[in-house]
Amino acid sequence: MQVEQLQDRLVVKHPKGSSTEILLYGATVLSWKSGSPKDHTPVERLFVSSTASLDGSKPVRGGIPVVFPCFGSPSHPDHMKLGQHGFARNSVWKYDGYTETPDFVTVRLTLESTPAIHTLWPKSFHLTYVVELGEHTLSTDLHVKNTSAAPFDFQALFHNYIRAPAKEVTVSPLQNITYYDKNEPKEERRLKLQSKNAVDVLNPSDAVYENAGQHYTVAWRGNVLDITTHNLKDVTVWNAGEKAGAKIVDMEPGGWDRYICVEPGYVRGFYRLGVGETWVGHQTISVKTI
Ligand SMILES: O=P(O)(O)OC[C@H]1O[C@H](O)[C@H](O)[C@@H](O)[C@@H]1O
Repeated sequence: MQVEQLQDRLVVKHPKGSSTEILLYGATVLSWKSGSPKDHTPVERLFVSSTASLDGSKPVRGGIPVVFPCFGSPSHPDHMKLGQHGFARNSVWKYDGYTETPDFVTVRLTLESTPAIHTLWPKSFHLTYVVELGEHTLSTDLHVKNTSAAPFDFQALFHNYIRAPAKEVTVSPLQNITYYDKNEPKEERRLKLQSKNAVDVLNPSDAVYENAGQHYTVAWRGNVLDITTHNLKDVTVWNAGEKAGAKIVDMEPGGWDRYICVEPGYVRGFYRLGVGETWVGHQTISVKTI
Protein backbone atom coordinates (compact mmCIF):
# COMPACT_ATOMS: atom_id res chain seq x y z
CA MET A 1 0.00 0.00 0.00
CA GLN A 2 1.63 3.26 -1.14
CA VAL A 3 -0.86 5.53 0.64
CA GLU A 4 -1.54 5.33 4.34
CA GLN A 5 -4.51 7.24 5.68
CA LEU A 6 -3.95 8.48 9.21
CA GLN A 7 -6.54 10.40 11.22
CA ASP A 8 -5.38 13.84 10.09
CA ARG A 9 -3.19 13.16 7.05
CA LEU A 10 -2.14 10.98 4.15
CA VAL A 11 1.34 9.50 3.99
CA VAL A 12 2.38 8.69 0.43
CA LYS A 13 5.41 6.60 -0.41
CA HIS A 14 7.01 6.09 -3.81
CA PRO A 15 8.70 2.74 -4.47
CA LYS A 16 11.91 4.62 -5.44
CA GLY A 17 12.19 6.24 -1.98
CA SER A 18 10.50 9.65 -2.20
CA SER A 19 7.54 10.45 0.05
CA THR A 20 5.02 13.15 0.83
CA GLU A 21 2.55 13.91 3.63
CA ILE A 22 -0.69 15.79 3.10
CA LEU A 23 -2.74 17.17 5.95
CA LEU A 24 -6.51 16.91 5.32
CA TYR A 25 -6.78 20.36 6.90
CA GLY A 26 -6.16 22.70 3.99
CA ALA A 27 -4.96 19.80 1.80
CA THR A 28 -1.62 21.19 2.93
CA VAL A 29 1.40 19.28 1.66
CA LEU A 30 3.46 19.13 4.85
CA SER A 31 6.49 17.25 3.68
CA TRP A 32 8.13 16.21 0.45
CA LYS A 33 11.24 14.11 0.74
CA SER A 34 13.09 13.39 -2.46
CA GLY A 35 16.60 12.57 -3.59
CA SER A 36 18.09 14.07 -6.73
CA PRO A 37 19.03 12.21 -9.91
CA LYS A 38 22.65 12.33 -8.59
CA ASP A 39 22.12 11.52 -4.91
CA HIS A 40 19.21 9.19 -4.15
CA THR A 41 19.08 9.94 -0.41
CA PRO A 42 15.66 11.50 0.29
CA VAL A 43 15.96 15.04 1.65
CA GLU A 44 13.14 17.27 2.94
CA ARG A 45 12.42 19.89 0.29
CA LEU A 46 9.74 21.92 2.06
CA PHE A 47 9.93 24.17 5.10
CA VAL A 48 7.38 23.89 7.89
CA SER A 49 7.90 26.02 10.99
CA SER A 50 8.43 23.83 14.06
CA THR A 51 5.92 26.11 15.81
CA ALA A 52 3.24 25.78 13.10
CA SER A 53 -0.21 24.63 14.27
CA LEU A 54 -1.19 21.35 12.63
CA ASP A 55 -4.40 20.88 14.62
CA GLY A 56 -6.72 22.84 12.34
CA SER A 57 -6.75 25.94 14.51
CA LYS A 58 -5.06 28.07 11.84
CA PRO A 59 -3.43 27.68 8.41
CA VAL A 60 -0.12 25.86 8.45
CA ARG A 61 2.99 28.05 8.47
CA GLY A 62 4.84 26.15 5.79
CA GLY A 63 4.53 23.30 3.33
CA ILE A 64 2.19 24.07 0.43
CA PRO A 65 -0.98 25.82 1.57
CA VAL A 66 -3.62 26.08 -1.18
CA VAL A 67 -4.84 29.64 -1.71
CA PHE A 68 -8.41 29.96 -3.08
CA PRO A 69 -10.59 31.92 -3.97
CA CYS A 70 -8.69 35.11 -3.04
CA PHE A 71 -5.01 35.89 -2.60
CA GLY A 72 -3.98 38.23 0.21
CA SER A 73 -6.70 40.35 1.73
CA PRO A 74 -9.78 40.31 -0.49
CA SER A 75 -10.11 42.96 -3.18
CA HIS A 76 -13.02 41.64 -5.29
CA PRO A 77 -16.50 42.81 -4.18
CA ASP A 78 -17.69 39.16 -3.96
CA HIS A 79 -14.77 38.24 -1.67
CA MET A 80 -15.14 40.84 1.03
CA LYS A 81 -16.24 38.42 3.76
CA LEU A 82 -13.31 36.09 3.14
CA GLY A 83 -10.16 36.05 5.24
CA GLN A 84 -6.61 36.48 3.93
CA HIS A 85 -5.88 33.87 1.20
CA GLY A 86 -9.48 32.52 1.29
CA PHE A 87 -10.85 29.35 2.84
CA ALA A 88 -9.18 26.42 1.02
CA ARG A 89 -6.15 26.45 3.31
CA ASN A 90 -8.26 26.28 6.44
CA SER A 91 -11.00 23.88 5.41
CA VAL A 92 -10.93 20.14 5.96
CA TRP A 93 -10.72 18.32 2.62
CA LYS A 94 -11.95 14.77 1.86
CA TYR A 95 -9.62 12.04 0.74
CA ASP A 96 -10.89 10.69 -2.59
CA GLY A 97 -8.51 7.79 -3.25
CA TYR A 98 -5.28 7.18 -5.11
CA THR A 99 -3.88 5.64 -8.28
CA GLU A 100 -0.51 4.16 -8.98
CA THR A 101 1.62 3.67 -12.09
CA PRO A 102 5.25 2.46 -12.22
CA ASP A 103 6.37 6.13 -12.14
CA PHE A 104 3.83 7.97 -10.00
CA VAL A 105 1.63 7.67 -6.94
CA THR A 106 -1.27 10.10 -7.22
CA VAL A 107 -3.75 11.05 -4.50
CA ARG A 108 -6.94 13.09 -4.80
CA LEU A 109 -8.68 15.31 -2.27
CA THR A 110 -11.92 17.21 -2.72
CA LEU A 111 -13.67 20.19 -1.20
CA GLU A 112 -17.21 21.45 -1.71
CA SER A 113 -19.03 24.29 -0.03
CA THR A 114 -20.20 23.96 3.58
CA PRO A 115 -22.72 26.16 5.43
CA ALA A 116 -19.76 28.02 7.00
CA ILE A 117 -18.08 28.63 3.60
CA HIS A 118 -21.44 29.52 2.03
CA THR A 119 -21.96 32.43 4.43
CA LEU A 120 -18.56 33.82 3.37
CA TRP A 121 -18.82 33.09 -0.36
CA PRO A 122 -22.28 32.02 -1.53
CA LYS A 123 -21.16 30.05 -4.60
CA SER A 124 -21.43 26.40 -5.43
CA PHE A 125 -18.17 24.77 -6.50
CA HIS A 126 -16.28 21.51 -6.55
CA LEU A 127 -12.52 21.55 -5.94
CA THR A 128 -10.28 18.59 -6.63
CA TYR A 129 -6.67 18.69 -5.53
CA VAL A 130 -4.41 16.13 -7.15
CA VAL A 131 -0.95 15.49 -5.71
CA GLU A 132 1.34 13.32 -7.81
CA LEU A 133 4.57 11.98 -6.35
CA GLY A 134 7.38 10.88 -8.67
CA GLU A 135 10.89 9.73 -7.95
CA HIS A 136 12.23 13.31 -8.02
CA THR A 137 9.06 15.31 -8.65
CA LEU A 138 6.00 16.58 -6.88
CA SER A 139 3.07 17.89 -8.89
CA THR A 140 -0.03 19.59 -7.61
CA ASP A 141 -3.16 20.31 -9.67
CA LEU A 142 -6.13 22.32 -8.50
CA HIS A 143 -9.33 21.66 -10.45
CA VAL A 144 -12.01 24.28 -9.88
CA LYS A 145 -15.50 23.42 -11.16
CA ASN A 146 -18.26 26.00 -11.10
CA THR A 147 -21.45 24.20 -10.06
CA SER A 148 -23.31 27.51 -9.47
CA ALA A 149 -26.04 28.93 -11.69
CA ALA A 150 -23.85 31.96 -12.58
CA PRO A 151 -20.17 32.58 -13.41
CA PHE A 152 -17.82 33.40 -10.53
CA ASP A 153 -14.43 35.11 -10.20
CA PHE A 154 -11.53 33.66 -8.25
CA GLN A 155 -7.80 33.68 -7.68
CA ALA A 156 -5.72 30.57 -6.91
CA LEU A 157 -2.13 29.97 -5.83
CA PHE A 158 0.19 27.27 -4.50
CA HIS A 159 2.00 28.82 -1.54
CA ASN A 160 5.20 26.73 -1.78
CA TYR A 161 7.55 27.15 1.17
CA ILE A 162 10.79 25.82 -0.36
CA ARG A 163 13.36 24.80 2.26
CA ALA A 164 16.41 26.89 1.36
CA PRO A 165 18.82 29.34 3.01
CA ALA A 166 17.26 32.76 2.37
CA LYS A 167 20.68 34.40 2.28
CA GLU A 168 21.83 32.26 -0.65
CA VAL A 169 18.82 31.32 -2.72
CA THR A 170 17.80 32.91 -6.03
CA VAL A 171 14.79 32.55 -8.32
CA SER A 172 15.17 32.99 -12.07
CA PRO A 173 14.44 33.95 -14.83
CA LEU A 174 12.57 37.09 -13.77
CA GLN A 175 14.34 39.81 -15.76
CA ASN A 176 12.12 42.39 -17.48
CA ILE A 177 9.01 41.10 -15.76
CA THR A 178 6.67 43.58 -14.15
CA TYR A 179 5.99 42.95 -10.50
CA TYR A 180 3.68 44.35 -7.89
CA ASP A 181 5.78 45.16 -4.84
CA LYS A 182 3.59 44.69 -1.77
CA ASN A 183 6.38 46.04 0.46
CA GLU A 184 6.29 49.43 -1.27
CA PRO A 185 4.26 51.70 1.01
CA LYS A 186 2.80 53.91 -1.76
CA GLU A 187 0.25 52.14 -3.95
CA GLU A 188 1.07 54.28 -7.01
CA ARG A 189 4.73 53.17 -6.82
CA ARG A 190 4.08 49.46 -6.46
CA LEU A 191 4.37 48.38 -10.10
CA LYS A 192 8.04 47.90 -10.96
CA LEU A 193 10.18 46.26 -13.63
CA GLN A 194 12.64 43.60 -12.47
CA SER A 195 16.15 44.33 -13.75
CA LYS A 196 17.82 41.17 -12.37
CA ASN A 197 17.51 37.76 -13.91
CA ALA A 198 18.21 35.82 -10.70
CA VAL A 199 16.32 37.47 -7.88
CA ASP A 200 17.51 37.07 -4.30
CA VAL A 201 15.72 37.73 -1.01
CA LEU A 202 18.64 39.39 0.82
CA ASN A 203 16.11 42.13 1.56
CA PRO A 204 12.52 41.31 2.56
CA SER A 205 10.53 40.44 -0.57
CA ASP A 206 6.81 40.36 -1.25
CA ALA A 207 6.69 40.66 -5.01
CA VAL A 208 3.97 39.41 -7.34
CA TYR A 209 5.42 38.89 -10.84
CA GLU A 210 2.76 39.27 -13.52
CA ASN A 211 2.59 37.07 -16.60
CA ALA A 212 5.91 35.47 -15.73
CA GLY A 213 7.42 32.60 -17.71
CA GLN A 214 5.73 29.69 -15.83
CA HIS A 215 9.13 27.99 -15.57
CA TYR A 216 11.37 28.94 -12.64
CA THR A 217 14.67 27.77 -11.26
CA VAL A 218 15.23 27.99 -7.52
CA ALA A 219 18.95 27.60 -6.84
CA TRP A 220 21.42 27.78 -3.98
CA ARG A 221 24.82 26.25 -3.18
CA GLY A 222 24.74 23.08 -5.24
CA ASN A 223 20.95 22.73 -5.24
CA VAL A 224 18.49 23.30 -8.04
CA LEU A 225 14.73 22.90 -8.00
CA ASP A 226 12.70 23.61 -11.12
CA ILE A 227 9.08 24.69 -11.01
CA THR A 228 6.99 24.48 -14.16
CA THR A 229 3.38 25.58 -14.20
CA HIS A 230 0.32 25.69 -16.40
CA ASN A 231 -2.51 28.23 -16.18
CA LEU A 232 -0.73 29.97 -13.30
CA LYS A 233 0.45 33.11 -15.05
CA ASP A 234 1.85 34.92 -11.99
CA VAL A 235 4.42 34.05 -9.35
CA THR A 236 4.95 35.59 -5.94
CA VAL A 237 8.37 35.60 -4.29
CA TRP A 238 8.04 36.10 -0.56
CA ASN A 239 10.44 36.11 2.33
CA ALA A 240 9.56 38.15 5.37
CA GLY A 241 13.18 38.92 6.35
CA GLU A 242 14.58 38.95 9.88
CA LYS A 243 12.61 41.80 11.45
CA ALA A 244 9.14 41.02 10.09
CA GLY A 245 9.86 37.27 10.29
CA ALA A 246 10.39 37.55 14.05
CA LYS A 247 6.89 39.04 14.38
CA ILE A 248 5.13 36.12 12.67
CA VAL A 249 3.74 34.31 15.70
CA ASP A 250 3.92 30.79 14.27
CA MET A 251 7.37 31.22 12.69
CA GLU A 252 10.11 29.37 14.58
CA PRO A 253 13.02 31.51 15.83
CA GLY A 254 15.25 32.28 12.84
CA GLY A 255 12.78 30.53 10.53
CA TRP A 256 12.78 33.43 8.05
CA ASP A 257 16.28 32.29 7.01
CA ARG A 258 15.22 28.72 6.19
CA TYR A 259 12.69 29.25 3.42
CA ILE A 260 11.78 31.05 0.27
CA CYS A 261 8.20 31.12 -0.88
CA VAL A 262 7.92 30.76 -4.66
CA GLU A 263 4.18 30.83 -5.24
CA PRO A 264 2.80 30.18 -8.72
CA GLY A 265 -0.73 31.50 -9.03
CA TYR A 266 -3.43 33.31 -10.94
CA VAL A 267 -3.54 36.31 -8.64
CA ARG A 268 -3.21 39.53 -10.62
CA GLY A 269 -6.79 40.04 -11.67
CA PHE A 270 -9.40 37.30 -11.43
CA TYR A 271 -10.25 34.25 -13.46
CA ARG A 272 -13.92 34.23 -14.46
CA LEU A 273 -15.25 30.68 -14.55
CA GLY A 274 -18.46 30.04 -16.47
CA VAL A 275 -21.33 27.83 -15.33
CA GLY A 276 -20.38 24.15 -15.45
CA GLU A 277 -16.80 24.95 -16.50
CA THR A 278 -13.62 23.57 -14.94
CA TRP A 279 -10.29 25.38 -14.65
CA VAL A 280 -7.09 23.50 -13.81
CA GLY A 281 -3.95 25.11 -12.35
CA HIS A 282 -0.88 22.93 -12.38
CA GLN A 283 2.69 22.92 -11.06
CA THR A 284 5.51 20.39 -11.06
CA ILE A 285 8.49 20.86 -8.76
CA SER A 286 11.52 18.80 -9.81
CA VAL A 287 14.81 18.17 -8.09
CA LYS A 288 17.61 18.55 -10.63
CA THR A 289 21.16 17.34 -10.80
CA ILE A 290 23.78 20.03 -11.20
O1 LIG B 1 0.71 35.00 6.90
P1 LIG B 1 -0.04 34.45 5.72
O2 LIG B 1 -1.48 34.84 5.70
O3 LIG B 1 0.16 32.97 5.62
O4 LIG B 1 0.62 35.08 4.43
C1 LIG B 1 1.97 34.96 4.16
C2 LIG B 1 2.34 35.73 2.91
O5 LIG B 1 1.67 35.16 1.81
C3 LIG B 1 1.98 35.73 0.52
O6 LIG B 1 3.29 35.47 0.16
C4 LIG B 1 1.72 37.20 0.51
O7 LIG B 1 2.18 37.80 -0.69
C5 LIG B 1 2.35 37.89 1.68
O8 LIG B 1 1.92 39.24 1.71
C6 LIG B 1 1.98 37.19 2.98
O9 LIG B 1 2.62 37.82 4.05
